[in-house]
Amino acid sequence: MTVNVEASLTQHDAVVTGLRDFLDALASAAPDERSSQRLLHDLAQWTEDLRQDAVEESHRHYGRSPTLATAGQATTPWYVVDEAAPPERLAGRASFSNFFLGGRGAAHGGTIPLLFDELFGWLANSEGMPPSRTAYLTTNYRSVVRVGRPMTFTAWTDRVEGRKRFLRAELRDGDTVCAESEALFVTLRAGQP
Ligand SMILES: CCCCC/C=C\C/C=C\C/C=C\C/C=C\CCCC(=O)SCCNC(=O)CCNC(=O)[C@H](O)C(C)(C)COP(=O)(O)OP(=O)(O)OC[C@H]1O[C@@H](n2cnc3c(N)ncnc32)[C@H](O)[C@@H]1OP(=O)(O)O
Repeated sequence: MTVNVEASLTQHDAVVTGLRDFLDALASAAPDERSSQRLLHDLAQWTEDLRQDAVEESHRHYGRSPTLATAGQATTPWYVVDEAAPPERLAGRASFSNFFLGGRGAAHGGTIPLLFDELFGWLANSEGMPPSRTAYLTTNYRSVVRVGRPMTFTAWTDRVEGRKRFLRAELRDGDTVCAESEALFVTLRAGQP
């Protein structure tokens, strides 16, 4: 089995990359009874081990990697930022693997706003900015997002009105706009979770 691990990754980053590859392999396969049993056994053992290592939020590694695409979230569609000018604009590449399949070769509709929320999160919470949260996020599905296709995205700040930051994004397959999104992020007040 080849696991797509880059030399520069920490052990934890490598685990998350391995998990992403695992989920994709699982979603792409039809394991027989014996393989499923073996998998269940191994998973149960690891689940038990990891439960013993549970720590509170601020001490966790998962989803907090500064070096990995998607900040180390294995269940966010893969993306990488090629042009970063936060809080104004981000552009980059994305791809929806088989794990994100809805049906008939198309990515599950819920996974597309997940990608947009992630991109907006980076734009609205870039270094030096006060933390903000999504108040709303709308997605227009213009054309099917095919799993396995190399996609590109652009996300940008449309306007800022006090605590309100209006953001927009596009996801493209070549010249075709597959999805567009518009969101409002609101800066948190002191004491808001
Ligand atoms: C996650 C961020 C935490 C901080 C992270 C910090 C650093 C991290 C660094 C990098 C992170 C990188 C990536 C992160 C990846 C993803 C992040 C995704 C972010 C999320 O995925 S986060 C989860 C989903 N999100 C929620 O869980 C929000 C639940 N919700 C609330 O927490 C409140 O609802 C809140 C705070 C939104 C507002 O509440 P509030 O009481 O502070 O403010 P208020 O209601 O007064 O609204 C003020 C003005 O916004 C207008 N307004 C409000 N809501 C509106 C709506 N829906 N439509 C139209 N207008 C709206 C009002 O009309 C008013 O407008 P006006 O001033 O003009 O009257």
